[in-house]
Amino acid sequence: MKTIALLPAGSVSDEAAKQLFGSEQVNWRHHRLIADVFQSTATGVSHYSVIPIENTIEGSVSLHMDWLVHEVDLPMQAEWVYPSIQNLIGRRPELLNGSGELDLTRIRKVISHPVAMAQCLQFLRRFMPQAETEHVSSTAEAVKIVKENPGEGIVAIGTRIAAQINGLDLLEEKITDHDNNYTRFVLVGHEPYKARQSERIKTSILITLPEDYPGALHQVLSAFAWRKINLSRIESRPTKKKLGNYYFYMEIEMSLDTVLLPSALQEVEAIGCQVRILGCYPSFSYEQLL
Ligand SMILES: O=C(O)C(=O)Cc1ccccc1
Repeated sequence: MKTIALLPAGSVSDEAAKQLFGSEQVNWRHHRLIADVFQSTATGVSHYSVIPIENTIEGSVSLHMDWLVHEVDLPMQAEWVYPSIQNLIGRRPELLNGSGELDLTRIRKVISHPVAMAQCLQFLRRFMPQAETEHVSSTAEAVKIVKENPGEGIVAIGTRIAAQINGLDLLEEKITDHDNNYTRFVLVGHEPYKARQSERIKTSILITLPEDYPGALHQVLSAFAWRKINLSRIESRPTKKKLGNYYFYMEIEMSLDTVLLPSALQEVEAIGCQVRILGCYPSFSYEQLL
């Protein structure tokens, strides 16, 4: 049986992971911190870690991308998309006005994971502008903190399941500012993921450009362009070695064993770029996993 490391029960990651693994029997290892989720597989305790890497509203989850690149060497083995629905969670009786109605202006503080909070900023500004906000390590952790601190005017943004697990009330449901709010998750680990097949195969790479080569990025892109290789994402992040030095994270809509791709990567290396393969993996849409 596979062991899967992920954020706590009731987190969005937990819901998303259950979507990917379906009825397969697996052993879940929940961790409060994403660092420990990564380390669990990096140290061989778990077979895979479940990592949220990109959100429709917030964009790249930089902290997690940086862990993938700088802290561990764990190949990406699958990616899938999950629609996160966020809810306002607390104790209803604490927030009632004299007429017995829910009064959101009584809320002193809202806590959640930064990605979940970013999805609800307009809602918060409109209905509880007085409340301060605080980021914690997961939505599930936020809901747990609310449970442990009654009478403090604290509410959390999190999943329905987290409200249930902690015996708290759903004060408002579906408070995300935009529809079509999806998060992309990756499964990282040393073993290929074979439980499901997808026709869509992607390859993720990191490219570091040579320092004194004008037009290097243009040349890199043209190595893909003239072969008609589709890049579905390109993002620059600091190398953390020197101010102004960046690497490029790219997602390619092609399997690494398609003849064209290795030759494109050789061309890129010939310019003097460093290329690191982060993984070649099946990509699943939400509908595919239903
Ligand atoms: O905090 C969680 O529940 C997570 O799994 C991280 C997260 C938060 C919001 C959207 C997607 C993932």
